[in-house]
Amino acid sequence: MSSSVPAIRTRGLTKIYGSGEAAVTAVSDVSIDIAAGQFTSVMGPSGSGKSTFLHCVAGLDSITSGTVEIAGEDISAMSDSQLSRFRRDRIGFMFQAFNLLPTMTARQNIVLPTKMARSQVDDKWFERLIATLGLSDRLEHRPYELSGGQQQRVAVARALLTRPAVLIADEPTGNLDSSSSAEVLQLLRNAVDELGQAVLMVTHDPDAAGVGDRILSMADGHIVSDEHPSAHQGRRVAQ
Ligand SMILES: Nc1ncnc2c1ncn2[C@@H]1O[C@H](COP(=O)(O)OP(=O)(O)OP(=O)(O)O)[C@@H](O)[C@H]1O
Repeated sequence: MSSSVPAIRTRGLTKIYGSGEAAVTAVSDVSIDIAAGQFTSVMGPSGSGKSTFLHCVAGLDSITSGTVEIAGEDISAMSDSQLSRFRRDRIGFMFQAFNLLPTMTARQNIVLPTKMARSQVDDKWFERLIATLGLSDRLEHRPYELSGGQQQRVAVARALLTRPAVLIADEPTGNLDSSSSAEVLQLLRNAVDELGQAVLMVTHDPDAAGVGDRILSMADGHIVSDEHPSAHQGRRVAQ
């Protein structure tokens, strides 16, 4: 992908749930570019449209009007089957719950979505990812034998295995203690810095948001501020 093509580009992105008097405009006319290699946090009060924005960008929710491009491809114009293939190959997801299968090892959990899609696992990439995430000596463990932070690392590895252009993270540290949270944030930071993904993360935690290169604040479906704090030039997460 050329670096001049943004990882995420929205134009006039609008999502209205329901109709008539019951209509709720959850996201209203959002136009934004997010570069590859940029870590963007999204904050805002409950109900301001953060999750809806994330879901629209990820192609998980249909949009009412506007466009969404991921790595130069207009996902709003894709058919359902094109979109599900594109999502599988180009977009990684991380949620608050790790969603690991308890009877499978870390390795099996990481490769499962790729195997289910009958795609080939890129062994070199797998090794690099595992080394970057510090999971090399935990691959044969099952989730219950791993700490919360390690389980979340497995979820990060699973999300990045297809080399998605974009990693979407909805409150990925919401269930973690502060040291595991810092660990996960550092991993996301590494993914951006070393592996070149764009991360779009919703969080309620200002410290977590501060790990980003950019902080978008939403209110009533609009992006009301777009900050590029200079404080994280060091790019380390406080432990
Ligand atoms: N499926 C739905 N049907 C109708 N309205 C919805 C639906 N999902 C969300 N909404 C409404 O859209 C608005 C934005 O919701 P959204 O979940 O995106 O907010 P949020 O900022 O992520 O909130 P929180 O921080 O509480 O998770 C809210 O008013 C919500 O009630």
